[in-house]
Amino acid sequence: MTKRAILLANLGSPDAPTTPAVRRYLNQFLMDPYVIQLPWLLRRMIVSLFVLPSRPKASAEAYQSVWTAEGSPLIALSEKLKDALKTQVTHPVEMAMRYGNPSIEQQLLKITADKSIEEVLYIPLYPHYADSTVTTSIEEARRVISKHQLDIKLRIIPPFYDQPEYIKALVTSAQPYLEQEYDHIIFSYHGLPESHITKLDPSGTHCLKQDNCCQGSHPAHQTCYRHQVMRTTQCFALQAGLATDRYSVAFQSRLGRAKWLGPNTEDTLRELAEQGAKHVMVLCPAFVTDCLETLEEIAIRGEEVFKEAGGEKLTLIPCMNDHPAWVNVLAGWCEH
Ligand SMILES: C=CC1=C(C)c2cc3[nH]c(cc4nc(cc5[nH]c(cc1n2)c(C)c5CCC(=O)O)C(CCC(=O)O)=C4C)c(C)c3C=C
Ligand SMILES: [Fe+2]
Ligand SMILES: [Fe+2]
Repeated sequence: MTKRAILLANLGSPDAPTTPAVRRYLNQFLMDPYVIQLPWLLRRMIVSLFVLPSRPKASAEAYQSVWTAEGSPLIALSEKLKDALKTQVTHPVEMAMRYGNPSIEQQLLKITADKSIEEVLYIPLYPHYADSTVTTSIEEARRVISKHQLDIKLRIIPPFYDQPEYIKALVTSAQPYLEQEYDHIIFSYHGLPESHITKLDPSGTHCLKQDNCCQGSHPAHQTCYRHQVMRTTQCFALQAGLATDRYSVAFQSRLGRAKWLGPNTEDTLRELAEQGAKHVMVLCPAFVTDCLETLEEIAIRGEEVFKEAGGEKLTLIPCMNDHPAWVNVLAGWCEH
């Protein structure tokens, strides 16, 4: 039997919630050509002139507001997920981050120090396809394998946005919240520049060319982040029995001046409050692990926006983190 190891991969955080550490992290992250998809010189100028002078300080303050005794929430919770998975599978399990530490390089070298390992099952922890998350994680693993001539087969778990077991785990982990009284649920997904989607459309004539392009089936949907988040929402709503007028989709974490997917989560929160919603719940299915974008952007800043506009209560439905239902799904993938 093939000797297998498991590598979970997520996005990554700065090493500390300080301005210099966040500057290093943002520089690595935003100089990735899969994230800011411009020629190197233009990317270097934008990052150096418009991002690095002011964003590290503001982001460091945001990180400080959610930092834990174990460090960044994203990393601490990913560690917990890895530890929980270890108890459910017979293979070695490691966890890596695309930016910062522990790096994909460090963890692949650690895994392959055991010369009996023949295959790495690589699980990018993103339900939906995006070059800025999935592709860059895969390319980084391939770069490391080629650089060190590692004698392993890389088997990759693709985006799992509509896999019934993933949807079931997501509904199960959200269930205690769905039983509360609420006015509306926002499915808030990390945003993307629209150009990242249209660029991947093989027909060149489908994606974002009309409002309902993401419904039904089309070859472009294999790499269409917007289609995939809509499908997750639809599958979740069906499984949880949500009425169509009790939920909507919005996109958070916009950066820069390009046109990003909409509607924007903050605008949606404001509008809901103005229409009289008192208790809004926010579920963030693009993240399987709570992080800055859920704990700070939604639970802190989003709540402020909602309350200022007349809302009373915003509840962040936690990500799946190390929920046993999610750990079981991962364990099932690991044993196949
Ligand atoms: C869930 C999938 C994600 C996609 C798609 C994504 C695209 C994307 N992100 C940025 C810029 C930033 N994102 C930041 C934080 C961040 N992003 C994701 C996930 C996705 N990003 C996560 C999980 C996190 C949290 C990291 C943590 O430490 O908790 C940040 C850093 C924080 C900040 O300064 O706001 C930036 C910047 C772009 C430009 C992009 C697509 C082009
Ligand atoms: Fe992001
Ligand atoms: Fe689409």
